[in-house]
Amino acid sequence: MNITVIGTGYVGLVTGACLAELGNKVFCLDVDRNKIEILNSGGVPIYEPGLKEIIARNRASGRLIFSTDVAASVAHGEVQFIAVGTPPDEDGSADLQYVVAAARNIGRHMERNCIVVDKSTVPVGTGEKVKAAIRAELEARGRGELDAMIVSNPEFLKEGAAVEDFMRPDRIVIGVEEGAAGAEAREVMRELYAPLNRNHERILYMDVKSAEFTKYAANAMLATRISFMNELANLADRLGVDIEHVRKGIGSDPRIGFSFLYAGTGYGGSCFPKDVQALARTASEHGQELEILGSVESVNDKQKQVLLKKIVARLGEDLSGKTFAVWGLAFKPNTDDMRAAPSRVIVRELLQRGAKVQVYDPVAMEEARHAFALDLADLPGKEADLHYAGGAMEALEGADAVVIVTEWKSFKSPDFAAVKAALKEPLVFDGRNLFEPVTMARLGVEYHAIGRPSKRPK
Ligand SMILES: NC(=O)c1ccc[n+]([C@@H]2O[C@H](COP(=O)([O-])OP(=O)(O)OC[C@H]3O[C@@H](n4cnc5c(N)ncnc54)[C@H](O)[C@@H]3O)[C@@H](O)[C@H]2O)c1
Ligand SMILES: O=c1ccn([C@@H]2O[C@H](COP(=O)(O)OP(=O)(O)O[C@H]3O[C@H](CO)[C@@H](O)[C@H](O)[C@H]3O)[C@@H](O)[C@H]2O)c(=O)[nH]1
Repeated sequence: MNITVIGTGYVGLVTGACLAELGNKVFCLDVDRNKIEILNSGGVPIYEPGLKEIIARNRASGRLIFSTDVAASVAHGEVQFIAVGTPPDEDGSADLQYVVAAARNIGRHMERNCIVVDKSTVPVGTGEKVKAAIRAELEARGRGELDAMIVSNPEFLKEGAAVEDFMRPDRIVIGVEEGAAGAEAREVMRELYAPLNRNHERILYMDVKSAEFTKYAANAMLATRISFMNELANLADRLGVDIEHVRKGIGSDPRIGFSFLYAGTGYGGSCFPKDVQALARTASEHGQELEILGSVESVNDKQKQVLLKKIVARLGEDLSGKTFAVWGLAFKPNTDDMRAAPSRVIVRELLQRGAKVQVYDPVAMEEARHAFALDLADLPGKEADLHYAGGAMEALEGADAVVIVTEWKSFKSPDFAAVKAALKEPLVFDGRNLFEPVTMARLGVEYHAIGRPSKRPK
């Protein structure tokens, strides 16, 4: 099938590359010339395991092309995927300007009927706005006889596992319009996703609005689990209970399950924070408060401060003269994405309290430089106290403590003798519960984790 994907970010690039890998001819469009140049010279602007190889293979076979040519992109695809950003507006609602601009471009250039698939995360009712934007452009061109069939096909991939999630989805949600147009679009989508639907039925068909809502409901549910576990972990701290035992104890109930029960430093990334806000906004616009969701968000904001509170409780409010190593900067492992990463809150607060900070992340160092430059713009001189280390061990050199913010695999089995030798004191603040408190005590490491009793070495 000839497919156009509009937007080559995390979702668009993965969608385009994977659909090409499945045998389609894919035209990827972006307005960002720099991104398209990187892609056309063999680079990949984001870090995502396995993606580089798929892009290289499919570019070489001619099934995957990257361009900024809007007219050519519209001419190419019988199916046009919209995968542009929907960042939060000032009031928390999803900013649809990029989605509407993409829709207008389709209307401005289309010469035959096509299917327009919304893959971006968008509020209920956006399908109708996309249709209206396309119609307005068609009418303005005197081409009102043409039509775009609207499909909502929200994406559920996780960064760091995006290719795997796309190729082996738990489910594929397809929302179509009523009537013959919807039935036709449904058939095309069924055919397009058939290679991912072989072993058992994974496609869930529904109406457009229900599909749009499903995406927000999924993210809100997952964010709720995390905030709930974080609140329980904070109580566990007070009670001397180990949240890791509790996690296993409840996760083994199949009605609860083990996924997304890890307490930590709060959820970050480009999706949960903005989607929780946007759903809450949709609700209040319709005269209903989603009370649980308000708490999910405020619990998460506070959770980003939890490690810091533990540091202050142990070392005092004024951290001048102290040096901290920070392991892990990306909002989660296997990505270089720094959007809403808890590390940004923690590093800023440490610097504000007068500390020096030595940071290390296996892949997000470049993104981190951009993010911290923005975050520290209002704290003149503080960037000088931030050192970007060349490796995990280098970050520890001469530090008073190490703060673990992201659970990269490479941090999970360090040489503790070397860690102790590098640190001034063997002091670990672990925001991801990577180690067993009793083992740490045995190794002579003072260990502070989330919702686990702190053990001081004997
Ligand atoms: N990142 C994720 O893990 C993820 C997962 C599922 C769903 N989503 C949703 O998918 C959407 C895209 O997210 P993302 O993380 O890929 O965003 P992103 O910011 O990484 O990429 C969006 C891209 O769209 C481009 N763009 C903007 N306007 C355009 C236009 N008119 N024409 C062509 N290109 C245009 C931008 O230049 C950018 O490269 C969002 O709605 C997001 O909520 C994201
Ligand atoms: O038990 C857990 C699981 C996750 N997290 C945190 O939650 C955030 C989000 O993690 P994850 O969901 O793995 O990453 P995303 O790439 O943001 O993916 C989410 O957001 C995407 C965009 O909408 C959806 O497509 C995915 O299904 C959804 O999982 C990260 O900060 C994690 O550290 C926890 O604190 N505890």
